[in-house]
Amino acid sequence: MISIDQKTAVLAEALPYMQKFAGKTFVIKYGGNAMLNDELKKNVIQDIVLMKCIGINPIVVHGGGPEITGMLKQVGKQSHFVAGLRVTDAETATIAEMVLAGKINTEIVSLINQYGGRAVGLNGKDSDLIVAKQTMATIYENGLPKEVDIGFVGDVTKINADIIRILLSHNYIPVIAPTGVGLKGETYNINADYVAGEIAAAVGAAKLVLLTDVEGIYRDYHDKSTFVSTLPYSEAQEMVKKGSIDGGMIPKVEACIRALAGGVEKTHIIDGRQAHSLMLEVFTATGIGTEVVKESGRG
Ligand SMILES: Nc1ncnc2c1ncn2[C@@H]1O[C@H](COP(=O)(O)OP(=O)(O)O)[C@@H](O)[C@H]1O
Ligand SMILES: CC(=O)N[C@@H](CCC(=O)OP(=O)(O)O)C(=O)O
Repeated sequence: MISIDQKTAVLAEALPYMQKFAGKTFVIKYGGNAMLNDELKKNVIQDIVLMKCIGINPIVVHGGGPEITGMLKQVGKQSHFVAGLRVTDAETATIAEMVLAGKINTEIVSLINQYGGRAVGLNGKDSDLIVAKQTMATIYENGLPKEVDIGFVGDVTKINADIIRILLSHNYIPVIAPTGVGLKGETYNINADYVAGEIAAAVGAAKLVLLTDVEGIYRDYHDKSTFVSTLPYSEAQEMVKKGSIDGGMIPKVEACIRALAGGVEKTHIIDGRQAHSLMLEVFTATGIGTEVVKESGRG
C-alpha cells in the first residue's frame, strides 16, 4: 500500500514538468497492440485528457493493425508484412481505411469525449491533411538495402497542418487516422508511426511519444536484459540494418529519427501495457521506455 508521503512525493515531482510543458504540443501515437485491453485504453484516454487539463496540447495519431488484420481475415484475406509494413492491395487499402477512419477513430474520439475532453476525428483526406505517394519497403540482405513492392502503401509527401492548428487553438484534441491521399484522390495505407513522426515535425511538437506492446527497445529482442533506455539515432539506424531492430519496431525508430530531424525535441517509445505509462513518462524524473536521441545522453 502506498503511503501518504509517497503519494505527495509523486505529486510534488510532477509540478516542474507541468510548468515546463504547459502550452507545448505532444504527439501521442497509440498503437493497435496497446489498444487491445479496455482497462488500458481507459488509462491512456484519461492521461490524454489530463494532459489537456494542465495546458499541454495533445495530438493523437492512432494505429489499428490488429483490427485491420481481423477484418481482413473475416473477408478471407491473409495479412503479410514486409519491414513492419502491411502488403496492401486495392481491397486491403479500402478495408484499412474503413477500419481506421470509420471504426477506431470514432471510438477514440468518443472515449476522449466521455472522459471530458473535446476530441475531433480526422483522417488523411480531411482538408488534404496527409498527402502521400506510393512507396516501397526496404529490407536488408547482408547489410545491403533491397526495395520490395508492397502495393498501396504511402510515404507522406506533405502534411497540411492548418486544420490541426485551428483545432488546437480552440482547445480541441485532434485524433488522426493514418490514411493518406494521393494527388488523384487515391487512398494510401500508411503505418501510423510514420504519420505520427511527420505530424510531430510539421506542428513543431515538443515530444513524440509512441505507445507500444514492449517495454521499449532491446539490443537483442530475445534477451530482456539488453533493454536500452537511451538510444542515439545513428545507433538505431545501424540496428535496423543489422536486423536487431525488426518488424513493427522499424517504423517506430524511423518515425523518431524523422521527428528529431524535423526539430522535435524528444522522442520516446514506451510500454502501452503499463497502466498510465504516458503519465509516468511525462511527469516523473526518470521516465520509462526508450528515448531515441540525436546525441548520446538522456536529457
Ligand atoms: N529490438 C527490438 N526491441 C523491441 N521490440 C522489437 C525489436 N525488434 C522488433 N521488435 C518488435 O516490435 C514490436 C512492436 O511493434 P508493433 O507490434 O507493430 O507495435 P504497435 O502495434 O504498438 O505499433 C514488438 O512487439 C517486437 O515484437
Ligand atoms: C502500411 C501499414 O502497415 N499500415 C498499418 C496502418 C495501421 C497501423 O499502423 O497500426 P499499428 O500502429 O497498430 O501497427 C496497417 O495496415 O497495419
